Amino acid sequence: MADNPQQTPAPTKDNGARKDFMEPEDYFMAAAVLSARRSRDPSTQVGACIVNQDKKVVGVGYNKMPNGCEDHMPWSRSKGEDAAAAVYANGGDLTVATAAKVAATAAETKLDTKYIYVCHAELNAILNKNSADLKGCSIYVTLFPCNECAKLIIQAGMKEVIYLSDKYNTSPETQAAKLMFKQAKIPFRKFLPKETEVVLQLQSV
Ligand SMILES: Nc1nc(=O)n([C@H]2C[C@H](O)[C@@H](COP(=O)(O)O)O2)cc1CO
Repeated sequence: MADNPQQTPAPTKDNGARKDFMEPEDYFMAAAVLSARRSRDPSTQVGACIVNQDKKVVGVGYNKMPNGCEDHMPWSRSKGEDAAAAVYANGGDLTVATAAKVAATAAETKLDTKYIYVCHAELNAILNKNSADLKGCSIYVTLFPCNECAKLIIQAGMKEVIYLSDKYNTSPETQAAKLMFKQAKIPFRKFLPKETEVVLQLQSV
């Protein structure tokens, strides 16, 4: 019988290829998670991996201090909180209320905290890109982007955001980011991995 191009092709017979390979999306998020491991942030390590429409990785990044500033900038979340915690840890005689006041006052000293200096993972992934532009790319992030990174993602022409954690979902930064993504028609979705754990053996393969 002559070949009929309309006919549904018969299932390809098993060619012996490995079945337990990593799914592309698991790989992209794993690349973001691995990249996050490089961060020196003592509380939250964040990673980002940008993938183009051909499913090629074109940029990765993690949260870090600007080049040349690594050894000089504070990683504190709030100098006041840290100071107050230290007072308590050392059996200091400040009351909770006084300590909280100390914390609040010192927290205003933004120059003593990491937030004003740190470059977010998304910013670094964008700046690390090895392609001419990022139009139509997807960004895999371990933590939902803030408003500033959302602006970069939108302006770079990326087409979707895939995230692992949304732990700061009530913050104005995250809410503003979501508002902008919606307006710009950039969908965002929580990542559901096929593999929940990836073990890397670095001594032998
Ligand atoms: N999307 C993000 N990408 C990031 O790289 N970051 C960075 C900034 C800080 O270094 C850290 C958050 O610190 P903390 O508030 O959880 O102690 O993660 C934070 C966010 C959240 O908006």
